[in-house]
Amino acid sequence: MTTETTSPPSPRTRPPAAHSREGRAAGSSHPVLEAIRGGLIASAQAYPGEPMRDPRTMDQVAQACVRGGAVAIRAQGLADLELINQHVEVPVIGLWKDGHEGVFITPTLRHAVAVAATGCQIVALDGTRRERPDGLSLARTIEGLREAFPHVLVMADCGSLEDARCAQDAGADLLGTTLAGYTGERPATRGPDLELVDQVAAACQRPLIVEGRVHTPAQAAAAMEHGAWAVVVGTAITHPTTITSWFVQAVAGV
Ligand SMILES: CC(=O)N[C@H](C=O)[C@@H](O)[C@H](O)[C@H](O)COP(=O)(O)O
Repeated sequence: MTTETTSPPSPRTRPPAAHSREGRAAGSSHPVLEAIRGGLIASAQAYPGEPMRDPRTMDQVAQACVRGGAVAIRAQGLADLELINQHVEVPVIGLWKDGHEGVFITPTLRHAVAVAATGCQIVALDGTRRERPDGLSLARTIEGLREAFPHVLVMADCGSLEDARCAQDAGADLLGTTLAGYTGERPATRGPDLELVDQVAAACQRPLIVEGRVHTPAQAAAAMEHGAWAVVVGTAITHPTTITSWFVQAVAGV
């Protein structure tokens, strides 16, 4: 029998920030990796021109997600990250989207350093094999970020198995399926790209974050069964415009 409770789950303790003096441990023993293992990460992002595109709003959304049990928050933009890092006790995966085509997720070393400076424990960046706007390789970008912030972890947002392999070789700490279906190498599957999840889980040795089109709890559970270290859900938790449209279409279809 299940009992309902009105008290929210208690947030997990926030591990050391990227720029803290606490050391960067190897592999899965890293406290940040352990903190997110087996958990749900909520991505709180609003897009340019949208009503919720306000750092205070995204900060509130992030805090609400932590109350619901999110083990980490993924968020974008320096202003949002500054606020969220002040107010949540879980790790923050930070990124800076610049543009919306090609390489736009934390596209350069400059962007990555700025994201880390907001206090994020994990910096997410484009982890594809495409040329980066500053001409640096992914390996050099990760190296440069670590020169500035030795303890930051790097999540490589990948679009294919070959991206994931190369990102691992380049030094990424976590591999994400974030860009599967967005780079032309993989089809945009209806739910998460579980075939890619299987491939990366079998071929790579870094924690695999399943992200992208996880729209239902069942899909999140499937991602875990296929080998995810953690699952990121964005739209289905934090984007009311899209969620509303799903219901509108369902009602209209009756
Ligand atoms: C491709 C791209 O730009 N993805 C972005 C990455 O940060 C976000 O727009 C997504 O919302 C996020 O990946 C979560 O995915 P979903 O919203 O599908 O749960």
